[in-house]
Amino acid sequence: MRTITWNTEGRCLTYINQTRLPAELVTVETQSVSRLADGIRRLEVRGAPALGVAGGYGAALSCFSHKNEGTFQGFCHAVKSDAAFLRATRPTAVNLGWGIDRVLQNAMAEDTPAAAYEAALQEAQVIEAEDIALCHRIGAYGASLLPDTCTVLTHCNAGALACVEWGTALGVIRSAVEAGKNISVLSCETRPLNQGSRLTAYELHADGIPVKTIPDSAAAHLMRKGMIDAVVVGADRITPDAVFNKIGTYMHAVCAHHHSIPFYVAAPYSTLDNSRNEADVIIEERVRDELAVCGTRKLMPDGVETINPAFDATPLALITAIITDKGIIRQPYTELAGQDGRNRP
Ligand SMILES: CSC[C@@H](O)[C@@H](O)C(=O)COP(=O)(O)O
Repeated sequence: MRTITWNTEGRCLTYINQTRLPAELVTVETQSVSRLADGIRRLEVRGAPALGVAGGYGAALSCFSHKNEGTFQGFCHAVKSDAAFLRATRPTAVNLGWGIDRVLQNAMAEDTPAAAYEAALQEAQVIEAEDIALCHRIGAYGASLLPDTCTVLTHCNAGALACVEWGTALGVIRSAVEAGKNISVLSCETRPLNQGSRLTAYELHADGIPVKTIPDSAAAHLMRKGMIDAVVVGADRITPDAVFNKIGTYMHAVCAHHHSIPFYVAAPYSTLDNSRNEADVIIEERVRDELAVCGTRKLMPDGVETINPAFDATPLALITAIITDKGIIRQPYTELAGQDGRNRP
């Protein structure tokens, strides 16, 4: 089952509602840009590559909803306004804006709203198909880096659920297993929203790949005990000086460096962004309730504020290699500065 895809019969977008996992596997079907924006904000659909696909389909849905409105100029104006609204839902993951821009560029090259919608939908479907292929390429490159028998630590969810299928970091693990390697995984729970314990553990367990969940704070202890051979994580944005990924990634990189454990980042080329440096990237801040409440239970006294960043930046000096769909990039990472900047206000 694909994490996110186009439902041709229903002429709507369909995606797995990840907030309901692992308790139940349910999908959301929508034709509405504002419903999709709400779903992205709530992390129903999440993970950088899946957000790229969602952005692409969001732009196509916008073209569809405005296709009977006035002039082509008016249509373009309305679609661009939807695009800005969608892009603002999650500022750190570069793929969301990348997917929106790529689809809009195709749509705006047409001269009628109907043709623009067709072009937009077609391009979004190409992005979806490409994502599947590139995850397998990342997997094959990354699998070659892992020893025949090893325990891999991963953080957050960079799996099939963060992409269309297969995954980036978990794609590396899946490809290594497929190649006959004996891999077991330690999945950090990834507080506060538990993408690791809810999603990574769910995916790997379903595939029969040995996985144990650990508290985020246990990683350093287990590295010191020699229980972790490599770390593989995904990325939300890679600038010429840093890798942005789920909060907690930086602390694992520091610990891995201290213990001489290889630290790999797996991500598509579309996550590379040389249009800005670390200091210019907005780190998404999540709401207090995500830390302070669990269901109906209070986890903090009223009146205490939180600092709840969703991502952190890991300097490239701490990263052994970046595994992309075009090959493996290593120190001194000069290719990152050369990548065409594709971003985005
Ligand atoms: C292949 S997904 C890479 C990243 O997007 C992933 O590691 C991550 O940090 C996701 O954060 P999320 O807040 O769940 O969207």
